[in-house]
Amino acid sequence: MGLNADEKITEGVNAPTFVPSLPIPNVQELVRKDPLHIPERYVRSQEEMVIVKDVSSHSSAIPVMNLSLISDGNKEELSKLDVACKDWGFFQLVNHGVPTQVLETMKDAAAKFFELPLEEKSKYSVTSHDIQGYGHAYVVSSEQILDWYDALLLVVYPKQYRKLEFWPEGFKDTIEAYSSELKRVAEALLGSLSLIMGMQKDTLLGLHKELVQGLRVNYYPPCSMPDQVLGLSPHSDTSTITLLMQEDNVSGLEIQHKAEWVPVKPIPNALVVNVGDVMEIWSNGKYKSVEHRAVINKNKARISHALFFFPRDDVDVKPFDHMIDAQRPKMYNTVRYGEYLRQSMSRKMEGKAHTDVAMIET
Ligand SMILES: O=C(O)CCC(=O)C(=O)O
Ligand SMILES: [Fe+2]
Repeated sequence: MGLNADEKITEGVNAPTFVPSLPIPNVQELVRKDPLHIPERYVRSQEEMVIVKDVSSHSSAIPVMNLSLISDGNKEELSKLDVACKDWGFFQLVNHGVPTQVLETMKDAAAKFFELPLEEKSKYSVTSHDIQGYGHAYVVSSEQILDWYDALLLVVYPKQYRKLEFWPEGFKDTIEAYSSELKRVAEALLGSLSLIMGMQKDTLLGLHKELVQGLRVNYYPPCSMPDQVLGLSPHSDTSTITLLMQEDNVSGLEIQHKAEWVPVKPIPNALVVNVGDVMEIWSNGKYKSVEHRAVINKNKARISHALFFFPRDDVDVKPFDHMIDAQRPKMYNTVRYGEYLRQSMSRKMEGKAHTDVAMIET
């Protein structure tokens, strides 16, 4: 026997810690042992399971943006970016310059990791005092309805925040290559977002003090009754922006748009980008951190790779003065980012409930 997870040596001594989750069963293992049984703790009410209507027309309306044009300062594309962040909070990004091979290698390595026997994966299990590793997040009470997923959670940048003992053997170089390529994409997007907000190109990046980058690889096992469970509860991301890679042939991500759940149909090699809470606050609500969720398939497992980009703990986040005017009075108080993030993690994922702490009551 090796060390148990709680006794592992921590390399990232200066790494911040995050709010741990209560221990819950491994979902992949539940399904392996008894594919037809769904424990009570996962079953949702009918109201929560609103069926998606008119899938095709809405899904194809989600904006598709071209990073090469955005980065060249193409006026039309920048104005499309503004509309996408305002009206959708989500878009798909093509021409991002990330080699297909880097994306494919990440997908293959993740699939291999989740295929390992539980005993092997458990070498990287989250501990009872932090969030990094293989396990779950946002589970805070024994009453709460659980989501149908297992995940690998890692802080990848800045490097001194890494806890390498949770990076699976044989997966490290792949995670490194993927994370550094997508960091470049995120920085380019932050540059263009600064411009469309009427600021210098480097403003948003600078405001992070340190661009922190968290990776969450979600594994959603199939479920014999997919209309009774959710892969991920509705939530908005606490990030500034999130970049998500989906699989080409398995869908599951749905976003709120005009009071309906709209599926985000995968476009091969595209990245899904969404505005997070920090952008919503900085823009004083002009850009929306939109609620989204993951639904489950009956026969196919699904893996998604989310990279969250967010500020250092000591950054105070508040609406920019120039985004406040008579039409758009100040909507948010100042929040200390580290506190904001941790309060969100100490509750279950529940739509936009965690953003209320920042809202000015009217
Ligand atoms: O699996 C997905 O498509 C969504 C993942 C997500 O929203 C998250 O990890 O925050
Ligand atoms: Fe999310």
